[in-house]
Amino acid sequence: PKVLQHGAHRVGKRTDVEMATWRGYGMGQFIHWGVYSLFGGELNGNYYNGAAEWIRSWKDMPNGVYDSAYKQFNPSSFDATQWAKMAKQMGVRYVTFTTKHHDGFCLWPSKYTDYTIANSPCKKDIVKQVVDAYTKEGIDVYLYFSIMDWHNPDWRYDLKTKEDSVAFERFKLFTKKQLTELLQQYPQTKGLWFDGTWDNSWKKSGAFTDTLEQYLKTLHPGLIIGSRFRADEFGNRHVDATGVLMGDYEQGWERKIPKTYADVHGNDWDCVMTIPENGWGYQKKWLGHWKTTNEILEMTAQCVSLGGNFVLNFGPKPDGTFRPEEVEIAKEAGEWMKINNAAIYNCEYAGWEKQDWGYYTKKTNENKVYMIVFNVPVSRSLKVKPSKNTLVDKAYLLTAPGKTLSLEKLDYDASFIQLPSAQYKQPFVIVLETKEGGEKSDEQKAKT
Ligand SMILES: COc1ccc([C@H]2[C@H](O)[C@H](O)[C@H](C)N2C)cc1
Repeated sequence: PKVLQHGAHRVGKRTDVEMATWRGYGMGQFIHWGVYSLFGGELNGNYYNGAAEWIRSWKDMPNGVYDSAYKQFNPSSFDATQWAKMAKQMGVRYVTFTTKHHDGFCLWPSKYTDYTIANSPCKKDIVKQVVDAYTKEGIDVYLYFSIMDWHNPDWRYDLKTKEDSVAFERFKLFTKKQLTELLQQYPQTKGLWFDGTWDNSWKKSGAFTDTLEQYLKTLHPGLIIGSRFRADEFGNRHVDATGVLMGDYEQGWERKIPKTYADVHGNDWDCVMTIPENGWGYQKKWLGHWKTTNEILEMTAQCVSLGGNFVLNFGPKPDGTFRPEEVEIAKEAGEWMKINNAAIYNCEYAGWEKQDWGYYTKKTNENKVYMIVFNVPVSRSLKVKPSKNTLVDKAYLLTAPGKTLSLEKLDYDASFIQLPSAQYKQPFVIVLETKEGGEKSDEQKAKT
């Protein structure tokens, strides 16, 4: 069989320190901000019923109106340090920030187009201010970049004619130059979050995406790029023709979380999530259900318990401030993370049988398993069934390490942890100190 030339060049997880850091983040922030924020999903009193950052594509939006709107982009209250401090207080350890969304407007003064912040009333290098402020707070920065660029006349959805291909060659060079610019101007960047790569033009450029990814990683060693970037020479995205993930982590979990560990196929992954049901840029009206802090904490626990990270999106207003609901969620989530982050940071899939009370996470390189409890049973007895060859040595509330909880042995490999009678109004964490023992797992038996 032919060898795939432009498929994945690595099978399995990256094993370098940059990726180990990424793997341990636990919780991240996404920020979508740009010209679309000016509209907030609304025009002349009518509301666009799609994601607000897509409003340029609305049939009721005259192109001229959108494309001249950047002349009103003047965020008087923008303060990247305030953003970074809010993120720090929330407990996020990485942020992904939109440098250029599908509309093509650049939040940095790119040399390769006039459609940038430099030609708006704002004039500030927004990307630089965000990168510097978050890095100063100790939060790693990743840059979101949309390949699809509705403003660039050389963008093509498909390559049908010679003219299409000639234009798209110019577009690919433009893309390479902008990405080079971003990595050279903002070297603190740890990775690139690509979007807008689903069209045929990109799927027909598999060899180019391979060469470009290798170029970017040479330019910026350690750079982390997810599976939304590449296409192989057959137009496959995310997973190549031989079934191997192309990218440093699975980047497909958008507003959805894997049900079981099997669903992640042994890859690194993160889930990006909106607070409203959909919509990433600022929306004047949040349609439908808005997630509560407890829902967001449960999604975070769920992601970390399955070996991934949870990334929550914020859509700043045109003036550069956040809507009150977002500020409140960041504050409440941060209060919980301040007490319980041991169960989230640098944790991984524990491999224990899931129970109804909540989620297990396991501290990487430590004999500690955490129970993040969301559902206290009326019996107050929490069932625990360690993985094979693992015993629970001691159990205690993370917030009361001196008070060992009673473990009542059930059948051969399960126990009940009896909770003290109390009102449990918040999710809480129980620490299980583990040791080897009990029945040997099949592989352990094989070794002896
Ligand atoms: C075609 O359906 C889409 C395409 C792109 C998106 C974009 C959103 O605008 C946002 O940037 C999200 C991270 N991305 C996947 C969402 C749904």
